[in-house]
Amino acid sequence: MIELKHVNKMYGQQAALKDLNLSIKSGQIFGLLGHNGAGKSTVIKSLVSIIQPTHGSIEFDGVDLATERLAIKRRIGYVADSPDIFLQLTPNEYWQLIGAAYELAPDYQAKRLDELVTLFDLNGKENETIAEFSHGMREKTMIIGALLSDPDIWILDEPIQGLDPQAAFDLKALMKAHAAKGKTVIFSTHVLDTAQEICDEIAILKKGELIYNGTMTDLLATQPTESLETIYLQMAGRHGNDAATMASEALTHE
Ligand SMILES: Nc1ncnc2c1ncn2[C@@H]1O[C@H](COP(=O)(O)OP(=O)(O)OP(=O)(O)O)[C@@H](O)[C@H]1O
Repeated sequence: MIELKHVNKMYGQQAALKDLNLSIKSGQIFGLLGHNGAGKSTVIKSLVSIIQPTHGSIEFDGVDLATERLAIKRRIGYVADSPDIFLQLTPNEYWQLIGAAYELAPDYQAKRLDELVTLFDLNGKENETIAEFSHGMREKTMIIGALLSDPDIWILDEPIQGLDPQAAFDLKALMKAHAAKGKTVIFSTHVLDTAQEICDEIAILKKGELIYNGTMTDLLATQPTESLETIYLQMAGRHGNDAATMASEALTHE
């Protein structure tokens, strides 16, 4: 269980997260939704310790992230929203760096890389320069790096969008399998079809505030004849101003 308690994040005078309270359970896929600038990446960067909340705390299984940062980071596989990583390296060099950071045994690392490189179809590309890769290939390189140590917590910032259909299908299958093992999968997305397809639970952010947190099933049950897009836009969209009412309706379906 990951818990965000009264998390605020200020960038200068700009409030990116406002008193965010969220519990993220293991064994399910948790989706973060929200318009551009809603605060999804800020939540994710806070979870992976790239940034720290201005106020509030984050706990992993009851352990305060601020006090056990390194131990918790070792449990996390993180894919950033921008795959502009170490452009002058080759994938192999990048993965070696990650393997060294996680102190992976060479045999284990080689076997795992073999599986992941084959799955994500980067065979033969391992020693080319990342700078010459397409966006999707860079993203695959980063996903392989994130999964290399077999972390129990996956935190993926918009991981699907840049992938080809096969890789997107495979990554979604991996996410489902990981959650089915009782592990944690958190990801952000703008693609509502993807969210509907794989999320067990979601949080919708709007201008740094949580406007819905609950299961996808409960959210859809609030308006059974409407699409997720319609429901989402009513809550988070330009004209959405009745979020509190809809969220409480959703909660009554629990
Ligand atoms: N480094 C930064 N410095 C200043 N403001 C920032 C910084 N990073 C994010 N912000 C602001 O914080 C708010 C939330 O940004 P964030 O990147 O978390 O949104 P997001 O939901 O991930 O958006 P997107 O869907 O566009 O990726 C935005 O108003 C953004 O302008």
